[in-house]
Amino acid sequence: MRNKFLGTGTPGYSPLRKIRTVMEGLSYAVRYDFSVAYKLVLSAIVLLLSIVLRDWMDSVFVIAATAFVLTAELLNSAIEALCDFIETEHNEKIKAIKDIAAAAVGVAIFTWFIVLGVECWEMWRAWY
Ligand SMILES: Nc1ncnc2c1ncn2[C@@H]1O[C@H](COP(=O)(O)OP(=O)(O)OP(=O)(O)O)[C@@H](O)[C@H]1O
Repeated sequence: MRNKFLGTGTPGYSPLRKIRTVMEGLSYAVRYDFSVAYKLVLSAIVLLLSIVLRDWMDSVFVIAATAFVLTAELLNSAIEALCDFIETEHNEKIKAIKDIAAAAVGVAIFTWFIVLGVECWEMWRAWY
């Protein structure tokens, strides 16, 4: 893929190529990162239930929280992979970089957990 700042790679803009890259990235993450896979599955279940049982606003909240946590997880995985690629030994600077990225995931997971928890609680109350 062309780097617009460095002027390297394949020239031209291709939406299809972009979509393929996105799908490949998601596929890597789901296959190799359990924390991405289980969040996707849990969110899909709650989303389906919210669509069946409740109004659209709830589904939008679940989608937004899921997108937020997945974005944080994917960026964290990419940062981890880059760190491991450039440094195989223990390194305090790598530790700080990875810990900051992990903290971002922690914030996102907390938000996702609250949204899904409230959603499940509301559905439970509506059911009984
Ligand atoms: N090269 C390193 N040097 C110093 N500390 C490191 C190094 N690699 C990992 N760590 C420490 O170990 C922690 C976990 O890093 P690791 O790459 O194993 O992530 P992980 O536990 O597999 O995370 P995830 O579950 O998101 O994949 C980091 O947050 C960091 O504190």
